Amino acid sequence: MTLLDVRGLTVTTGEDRTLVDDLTFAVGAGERLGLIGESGSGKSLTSLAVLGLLPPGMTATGSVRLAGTEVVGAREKALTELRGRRASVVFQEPLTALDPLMRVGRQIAEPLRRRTGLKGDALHKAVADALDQVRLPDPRRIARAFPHEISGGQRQRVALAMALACEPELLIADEPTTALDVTVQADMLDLLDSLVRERSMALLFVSHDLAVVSRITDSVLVLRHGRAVETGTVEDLVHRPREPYTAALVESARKLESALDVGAGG
Ligand SMILES: Nc1ncnc2c1ncn2[C@@H]1O[C@H](COP(=O)(O)OP(=O)(O)OP(=O)(O)O)[C@@H](O)[C@H]1O
Repeated sequence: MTLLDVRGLTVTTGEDRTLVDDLTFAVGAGERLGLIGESGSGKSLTSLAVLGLLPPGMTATGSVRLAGTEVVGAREKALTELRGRRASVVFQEPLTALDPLMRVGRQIAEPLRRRTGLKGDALHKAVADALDQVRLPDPRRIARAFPHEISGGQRQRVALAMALACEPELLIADEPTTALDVTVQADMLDLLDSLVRERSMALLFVSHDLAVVSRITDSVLVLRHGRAVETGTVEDLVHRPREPYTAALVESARKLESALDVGAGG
């Protein structure tokens, strides 16, 4: 059974604007797919629709099967059971996932407690371990901090620890590195890469940046105006793009890279 099977997914607004248009793709257990496209191409709405988290007023049609369960049209109770255990998400801005008024440790403890039933000291230790796994130094200090008392990169790691707490089979990462400094970005990508590998998780990685996507995924789906333009392995897309739009994306990523090379050389 395919872990995530999306067929004919279409997202429309109340005013009948089509924002995601007849999208079909699949992610098998342990596979990594990148969703790439420029701003407004429908990447985030696609990843939200996968978890039944579309904003009010938007409607999804078509089919999204997550571990065999239909998400489109599902009741909230069924969705709650899927979220966390089957799939969870890390967003670009970790503050959307974190409660500003709650210490970090408590926020991670909650999903951990639900999954494991741990309490007291054992739960404290599990929280520290979860923070340690996302390579946060001094996990006990971080656990006592409020979100505003730690850095953006640290917050993103906390959000990742929360997303991993229920040991999901699929991790959806929506521009998880875009808001970070470049060096912190590279560390975060390395971390994601090794955590996904260690846990044999599947990954749906959403980004506008082909260079970033090609570092972490095996295949890519290119979106434009809510439609699939092209899909293929990273290798094929980069070296043998079939569509002019994909070729333009590759070209602009190359220009950026070579500008960096020139900068580094000079
Ligand atoms: N809540 C909303 N109400 C109305 N339109 C929306 C809403 N959210 C997104 N849209 C529109 O849907 C389209 C797709 O948005 P989406 O956020 O999925 O794009 P994206 O590819 O993720 O872009 P970005 O990289 O900028 O996040 C855009 O035209 C956007 O303006």
